[in-house]
Amino acid sequence: GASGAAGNFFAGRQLYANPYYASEIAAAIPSLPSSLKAKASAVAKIGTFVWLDTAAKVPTMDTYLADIEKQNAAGASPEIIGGFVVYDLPNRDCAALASNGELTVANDGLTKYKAYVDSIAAIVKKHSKTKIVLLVEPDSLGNLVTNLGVAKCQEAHDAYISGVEYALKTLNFDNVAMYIDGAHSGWLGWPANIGPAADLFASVYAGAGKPKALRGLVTDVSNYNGFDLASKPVYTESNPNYDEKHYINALAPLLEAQGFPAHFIVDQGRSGVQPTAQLQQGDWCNVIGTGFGIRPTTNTGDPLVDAFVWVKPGGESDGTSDTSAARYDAHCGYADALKPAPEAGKWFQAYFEQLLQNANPAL
Ligand SMILES: O=[N+]([O-])c1ccc(O[C@@H]2O[C@H](CO)[C@@H](O[C@@H]3O[C@H](CO)[C@@H](O[C@@H]4O[C@H](CO)[C@@H](O)[C@H](O)[C@H]4O)[C@H](O)[C@H]3O)[C@H](O)[C@H]2O)cc1
Ligand SMILES: [Mg+2]
Repeated sequence: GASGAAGNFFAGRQLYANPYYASEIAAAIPSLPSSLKAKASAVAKIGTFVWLDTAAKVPTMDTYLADIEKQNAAGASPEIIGGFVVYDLPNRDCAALASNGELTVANDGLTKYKAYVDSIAAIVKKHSKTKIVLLVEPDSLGNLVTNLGVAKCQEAHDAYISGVEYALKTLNFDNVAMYIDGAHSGWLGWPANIGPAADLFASVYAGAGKPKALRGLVTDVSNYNGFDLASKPVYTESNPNYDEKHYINALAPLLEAQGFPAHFIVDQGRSGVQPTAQLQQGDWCNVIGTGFGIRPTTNTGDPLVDAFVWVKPGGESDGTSDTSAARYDAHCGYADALKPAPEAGKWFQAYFEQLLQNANPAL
């Protein structure tokens, strides 16, 4: 199974370069300074994950998988695999405002969510010969560990658990490797949080029937943390798990002890500049001074870590800075948040230029 013998889908393969993201970049290039144009073209060729953040986007998965099959049949080498983010839980992003989604618990969201998952399963079944990596619900379980004091998270508790377990059971195919969201070192890595986090992850793994397609966890999605830092950033305060390597190596044994032999992948898409310019570890919105990070690779130097990946598409906003907007979250108004910023997911040209300029390794 993917958590054992099936192993690391990324080994000897390449992740599909998301055409949606490539089209956003193509549209951005004309207004870039000439010094950044070639760098932008290089980014468009890098494999990144496609975010299925509305039910209406699910059909694009069928198109992309057909394109992957066409390229593989034509002899693509290494073999191309698809990468998608399952991201449509009711009361999504419950502790923040910026990335709230189309479904709510109050409006029969769990039923609608299951239909969304079923539509993904139908497409996966249709493409049984193509290897597919699915990242399941960023910011969901993490919020159940630290934010049950937030009304929308409290209300979402059962739906998040049922929804994630349903997704894990329903998407448990031989050609799939799933990673559930493990938040990041600055969130669940805190000693007070890591134990409860391990308990929750292990309980969901068991609750979903220990699906063989569940390979482990993805960490640092839409965040900026380094993997293996030479020194401890000031903003990590007293957290001994001050980078993703520390977090993963502290979490893995706790999961193993509860019967969940997890492997990990780590988002490094916006982690090129370390330490970051974050004023506080919890600052997550459009952080200034960041750069594209380590290019996707399986050369991680850690047997627990299958790959470094780019999950959050660099250049898409984390949230609007318009204080009058319905989804305005104060984090996007902080001094370390680049402004003016468009709504979450919308193209943020100045941010894209920042990431290109500060990329490390250089583009
Ligand atoms: O030493 N002590 O005494 C002590 C006491 C208390 C401590 O408390 C810890 O402080 C941490 C740091 O603030 C908190 O971590 C933050 O939690 C936020 C959610 O609440 C996360 O926000 C999400 O970020 C996502 C992108 O990553 C966005 O996509 C998403 O929209 C957005 O909602 C931040 O990343 C994450 O850094 C912990 O919860 C908290 O338990 C810690 C130490
Ligand atoms: Mg977000």
